[in-house]
Amino acid sequence: MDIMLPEGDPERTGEKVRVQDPGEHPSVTLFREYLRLKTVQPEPNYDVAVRFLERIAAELGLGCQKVEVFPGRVVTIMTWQGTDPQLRSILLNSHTDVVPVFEEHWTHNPFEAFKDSQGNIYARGAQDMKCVSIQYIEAIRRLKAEGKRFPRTVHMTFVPDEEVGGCKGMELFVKRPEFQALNVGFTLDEGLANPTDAFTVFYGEKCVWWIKVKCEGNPGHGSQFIENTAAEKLNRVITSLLQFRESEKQRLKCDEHLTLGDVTSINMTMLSGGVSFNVVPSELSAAFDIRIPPTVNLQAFEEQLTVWCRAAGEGVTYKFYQKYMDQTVTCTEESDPWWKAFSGACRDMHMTLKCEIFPAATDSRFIRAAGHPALGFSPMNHTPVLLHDHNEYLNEQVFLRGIEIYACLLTSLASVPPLPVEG
Ligand SMILES: CSCC[C@H](NC(C)=O)C(=O)O
Ligand SMILES: [Zn+2]
Ligand SMILES: [Zn+2]
Repeated sequence: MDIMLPEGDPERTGEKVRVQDPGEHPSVTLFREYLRLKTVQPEPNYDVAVRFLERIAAELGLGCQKVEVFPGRVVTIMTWQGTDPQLRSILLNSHTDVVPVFEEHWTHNPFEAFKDSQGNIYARGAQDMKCVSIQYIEAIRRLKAEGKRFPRTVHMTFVPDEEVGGCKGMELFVKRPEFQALNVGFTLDEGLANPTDAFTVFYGEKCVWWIKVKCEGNPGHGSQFIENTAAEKLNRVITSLLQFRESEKQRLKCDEHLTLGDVTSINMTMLSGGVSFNVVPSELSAAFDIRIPPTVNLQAFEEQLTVWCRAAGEGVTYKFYQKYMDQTVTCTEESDPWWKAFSGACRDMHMTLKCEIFPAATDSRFIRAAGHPALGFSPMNHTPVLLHDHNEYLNEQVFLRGIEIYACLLTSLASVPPLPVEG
């Protein structure tokens, strides 16, 4: 249902304003409202998201704090105080930005949050990860309405710029005193959908390495057999890296116990150099996106890279554009109180969990590197993985079940008895 407000109306935001569809669950309506906010990279409208979140905090009677970690980059924190606020808190993190769209490939406007007859809600951010933000909020709304209180404080952080690497978002926030003051014990952040009945839980992430290999060689006329050209060297480098890529691909294919998170992936993503068809260039470069599992020895892997480059000839060097080195993983053993609380609640709900390493990079890496356990979990089973894809959608029933799941998880996590370190 759309109502166009007249020009000059104080409520007018320049966009259509929706009112509640009488048959729709209010949590779904709120989700769709959030999906319509254009927090899309590369120019996200963060102001509108912060105002939306402030409104919700006021509605729920939650403390709300804003931390500008970089000009124009605000982290919004909502806090539900526990009955024993000295205890370490539960942090529910989500990012507010979404990735760009190729609108011509979408069957519905990606910022309309169109719902079809089966209840599938189409929008950029439906899976990644505006669903999770609203599920956290709605779980807390429900628990509060039931009069629940828990010993541990629960914080929700809504951070900018995850989709562009988090360097003006979570990476800065974890270094701030306001983050220290949250006294984090355990964190939940984003995961991925799972098309089966199971839910995937990510207890660690692969390290991102972005390298550019530069090959220098002899220049000359394009009609000659010049010795030691940049192209011959680059060809050797590419062959070495892509052969390794193939062996890792086969290793993954041949072992059903392995997932993408367990093997090293390499992709050549950019090629550059050259000036003219008939000039043999003195320099050519190739860029590689490499993702390395936490079980791989990073020093040994870098040594292998240098061997490949040295073997390609003189004047072959590489430069890092991303070199993530922290390989911290979160404990998933029954002896761990946080895992016990998380997995125990899932067991009570008869959920099947699949524990994996996240194949890409999320803000969880900054939280783990800061010394706090974090699980990547988006409660979306029976759902194809559509993050960053065209026609990203989430079914409203799956979304609503996710709220129940978070309500149960929070009840368990925020009631974890004091740990030995908490006295
Ligand atoms: C190094 S920052 C890049 C972050 C991005 N995250 C996702 C989830 O796509 C990635 O893994 O490429
Ligand atoms: Zn995300
Ligand atoms: Zn994303």
